[in-house]
Amino acid sequence: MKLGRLNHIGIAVPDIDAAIAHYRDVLGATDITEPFDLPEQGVRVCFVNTPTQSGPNSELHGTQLELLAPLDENSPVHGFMQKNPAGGQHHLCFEVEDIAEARTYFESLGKRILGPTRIGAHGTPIFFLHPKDMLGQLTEIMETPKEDAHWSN
Ligand SMILES: CC[C@@H](C(=O)O)C(=O)SCCNC(=O)CCNC(=O)[C@H](O)C(C)(C)COP(=O)(O)OP(=O)(O)OC[C@H]1O[C@@H](n2cnc3c(N)ncnc32)[C@H](O)[C@@H]1OP(=O)(O)O
Ligand SMILES: [Co+2]
Repeated sequence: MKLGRLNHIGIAVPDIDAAIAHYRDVLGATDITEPFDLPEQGVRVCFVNTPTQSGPNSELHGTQLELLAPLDENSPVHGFMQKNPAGGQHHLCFEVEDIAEARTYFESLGKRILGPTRIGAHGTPIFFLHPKDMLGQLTEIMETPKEDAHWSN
């Protein structure tokens, strides 16, 4: 398996509108999407896009921050918020070329996979790896959107 781009950093927040105001007014973010509910993932979500930088020999893609608020007590973010009421860094999401191959690879290493592969907020398949098997870091694995697949060339 080949590690792809860092697609996003998930940040759990207690109030998504207050978090948007913070990123806009305190940190100066200029590209923040409208929040929307993802009931099948148990979260309300929006994205803070950091700028893309172009240079003479490379193009560096800005990483997204994914702001997450639990929709209810059944949300996978609910327990985290109980322990971290002010919110905090929740997960890292890395891209892979082939989600099925990646799942088989992590299974072969004995890593615990949390639930089925499903479609994530970016419209491609995702799965999660247990933080206790990943140096304490909840890790999301996401198949690269086909239009972005040039990172692997
Ligand atoms: C927006 C959609 C999508 C996308 O497309 O990007 C998303 O990102 S959705 C994001 C939300 N979804 C998920 O997180 C799904 C996977 N997560 C889970 O299944 C659970 O959250 C969990 C990781 C199993 C944790 O469940 P929980 O019930 O809260 O806690 P446990 O008691 O089972 O926790 C065990 C252990 O792990 C520690 N922990 C929990 N969460 C994290 C975390 N985010 N980062 C690091 N460590 C975490 C927890 O503290 C426990 O440790 P101990 O206290 O030492 O036992
Ligand atoms: Co995510």
